[in-house]
Amino acid sequence: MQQSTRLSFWHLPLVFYVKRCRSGGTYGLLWRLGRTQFSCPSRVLKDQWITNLRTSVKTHSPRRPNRLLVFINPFGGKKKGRKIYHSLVAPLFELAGISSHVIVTERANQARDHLLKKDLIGFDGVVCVGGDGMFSEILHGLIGRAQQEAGICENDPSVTLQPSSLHIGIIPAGSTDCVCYATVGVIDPVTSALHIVVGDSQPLDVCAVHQASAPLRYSVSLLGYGFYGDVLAESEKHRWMGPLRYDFSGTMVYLCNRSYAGIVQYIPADPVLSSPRDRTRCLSGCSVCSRTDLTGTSFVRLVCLFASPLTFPDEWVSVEGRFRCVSLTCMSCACPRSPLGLSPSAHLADGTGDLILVWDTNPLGFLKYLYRHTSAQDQFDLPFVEVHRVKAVRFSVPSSKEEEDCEEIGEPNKQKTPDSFLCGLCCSKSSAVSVWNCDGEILPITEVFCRIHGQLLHLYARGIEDQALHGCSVENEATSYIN
Ligand SMILES: Nc1ncnc2c1ncn2[C@@H]1O[C@H](COP(=O)(O)OP(=O)(O)OP(=O)(O)O)[C@@H](O)[C@H]1O
Ligand SMILES: CCCCCCCCCCCCC/C=C/[C@@H](O)[C@H](CO)NC(=O)CCCCC
Ligand SMILES: [Ca+2]
Repeated sequence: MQQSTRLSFWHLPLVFYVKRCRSGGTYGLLWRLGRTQFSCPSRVLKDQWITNLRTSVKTHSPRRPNRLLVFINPFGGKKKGRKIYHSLVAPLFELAGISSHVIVTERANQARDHLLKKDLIGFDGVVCVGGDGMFSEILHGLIGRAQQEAGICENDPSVTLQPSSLHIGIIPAGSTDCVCYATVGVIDPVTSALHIVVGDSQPLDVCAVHQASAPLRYSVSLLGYGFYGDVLAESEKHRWMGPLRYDFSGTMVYLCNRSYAGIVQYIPADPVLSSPRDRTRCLSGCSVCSRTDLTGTSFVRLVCLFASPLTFPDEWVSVEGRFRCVSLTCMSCACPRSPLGLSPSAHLADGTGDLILVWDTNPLGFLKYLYRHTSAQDQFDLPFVEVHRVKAVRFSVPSSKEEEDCEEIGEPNKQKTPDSFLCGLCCSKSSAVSVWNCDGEILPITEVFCRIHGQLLHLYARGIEDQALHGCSVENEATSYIN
């Protein structure tokens, strides 16, 4: 950090650092700003200390940002984004000598459009103050920009996408804040701000979702069809409830007791490297993620990823039936609602995603599955649940079902609108197809082709810290702000 001009007691230099404190959960540590005042016998010695400390900070954290572009969504979560940034985050950036250009958004997609079109020279990173939806805007802007600059056609599922050179910092101010929780382990603006200040770096896998008749989308947390698609579609009607809208809509959709026909095809990842049921957790310094070979995709394998499953039947596994939900996630998807997440052993940066197939079952069975997300009980240890670690997924609906649905709504080939989802309770019609929930955004289509791109993004984070390794109040991360 930089030298202050506020205090001038040259013989009493003040050093700021990060101290860790236990959070309420099993994993994840809160970071707080600590300070220590030294007394120094001479100005010369004090100057030596400061020079040495600054050099060592620069050497050990070369990615500390100097200039950041900050986007605040004033309407995310409980609408406290502005307050959170100005009262908790801005003072820390100032103390660290980080200059920031702040944009409070006035419309959806403003941040995405800015990142796609405006001059970004001089910025080391982008800070997102909001929830998963706001983060999604920023990731679309930055990935799109990186492909534009590299002359890459991002719609082509066979190309290797270029990672963005800008890091993203997330200050949680949304409703679910899944990306923050799954990469830091706590929802705490001060902790996240300090990870930005020290210039932490956490790579992140990104799933590219290709659709035949709609633009390419990216997902890092949940790409879900069936239950999670319906919950999102229903929750959009109740945005005024704030974060509670998900609990309300979750209950309503559960009571509707829906299942959907689908064909799921996937390419399994190498089972020797890891498994979604190996009961490990991706924690800070994860050895599975650090072994990830991003260059090793062979030509044949790449061809298989975008060729029809019929062309390479050995690579693709295909299943068909009725599902309560089909979920694909590149990370655990841990969040306050589900502290271990949808797939507790998923890895943030191993180049794979976890595909969770929940086959149709009775209402009590499905409730058991959902309930297990809130505890440490294994949600995959149920006869109607399967999980696979995958590189690519295709989903389609048996053609008879799509036709049936179009007949029901009376307009040939028209996609379903979210309003027609609830059956029984709110409307009399049942729908043969659901929608996709792509990181909190509705994709009103059924057929998708998904490919996981390993480590396409970098966050100012370091993964979830293990409390057992760090203990409580370990005061060991010098942020080094010196007077
Ligand atoms: N000024 C704005 N007015 C309206 N919508 C906005 C504005 N700025 C951003 N948005 C949109 O609001 C949506 C939701 O925002 P955000 O993700 O911050 O909150 P949330 O939905 O409450 O939280 P979560 O995504 O964690 O559930 C985003 O998709 C974003 O595109
Ligand atoms: C009987 C108890 C039942 C409890 C059920 C708990 C199940 C919780 C699983 C939560 C998984 C969240 C995955 C993250 C998804 C985000 O990209 C997205 C945008 O923020 N949030 C939702 O779609 C919000 C999804 C909300 C679903 C309820
Ligand atoms: Ca992954």
